[in-house]
Amino acid sequence: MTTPLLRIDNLHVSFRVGKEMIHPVRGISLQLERGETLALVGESGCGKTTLARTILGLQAPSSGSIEYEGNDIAGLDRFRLKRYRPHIQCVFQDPFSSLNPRKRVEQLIREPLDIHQIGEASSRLKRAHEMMERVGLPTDWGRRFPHEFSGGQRQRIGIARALVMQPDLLICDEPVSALDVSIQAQIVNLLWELKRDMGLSYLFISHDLMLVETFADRVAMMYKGEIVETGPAREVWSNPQHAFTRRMIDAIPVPDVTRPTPPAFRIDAD
Ligand SMILES: Nc1ncnc2c1ncn2[C@@H]1O[C@H](COP(=O)(O)OP(=O)(O)OP(=O)(O)O)[C@@H](O)[C@H]1O
Repeated sequence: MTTPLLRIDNLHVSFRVGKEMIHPVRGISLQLERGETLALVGESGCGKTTLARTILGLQAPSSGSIEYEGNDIAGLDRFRLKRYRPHIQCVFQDPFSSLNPRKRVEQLIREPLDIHQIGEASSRLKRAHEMMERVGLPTDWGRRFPHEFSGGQRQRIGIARALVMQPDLLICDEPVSALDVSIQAQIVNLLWELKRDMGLSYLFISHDLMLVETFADRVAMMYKGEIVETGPAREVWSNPQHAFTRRMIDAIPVPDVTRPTPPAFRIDAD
């Protein structure tokens, strides 16, 4: 049996808020195989981002394990995490706030290489330009600042920055929910192409079951800090087992094909 790329076992995360303890992640177990796209779907506040932050080492778990290629990385200090961290990168939800507005785009993309002191300055810049090309941005835009780009282009910058470290696992935390619907499709297509060409694995966090249905291999439904249902995306979609999944599917608007075309779009015969 091969070792999964990521294996999470009975993970708990708690925060103290004033005098209260809250428990956003309650005993989550899941695994992600190499080359797989696992969508983590749940409504706002169910603990998706907390789980992502814990995998990335930005949040300490209260208990449980997170194994990356069989090595437990849960709660490692920064020094020991450094060995694994380049392999796991993240694309954030908001391309407007996740990029430092004072840095030029090529600087932003090469920054992870600078931090980890990988290669010479010239080779880092070359790699940043390669990544820009890979995500569909002209390299001569590298001297521009983030505010000179549209939302979709900024998300491409975020993806290039995540890819520059040549990760195996990309955690995409609602990567398209801040974008217009037409741009969402472009970014999802780009992520799909990158996965195909670079052999990436994705943990794709979303509140939108319809978006992930075609993109993900498997779906894990998260509800109030727990995984309530996991399975191949189409199976979960066509035969939901949990009441929460059924509610999410029922909430998806269905186009009413019986409604007449609005007058403004109708072409009259005479
Ligand atoms: N650092 C923190 N301190 C205290 N509470 C937190 C912290 N981070 C998250 N929470 C709380 O934990 C719960 C889960 O939040 P989380 O952001 O993980 O949910 P989410 O499913 O990603 O939601 P969304 O889709 O809205 O981003 C929420 O009640 C949130 O207020």
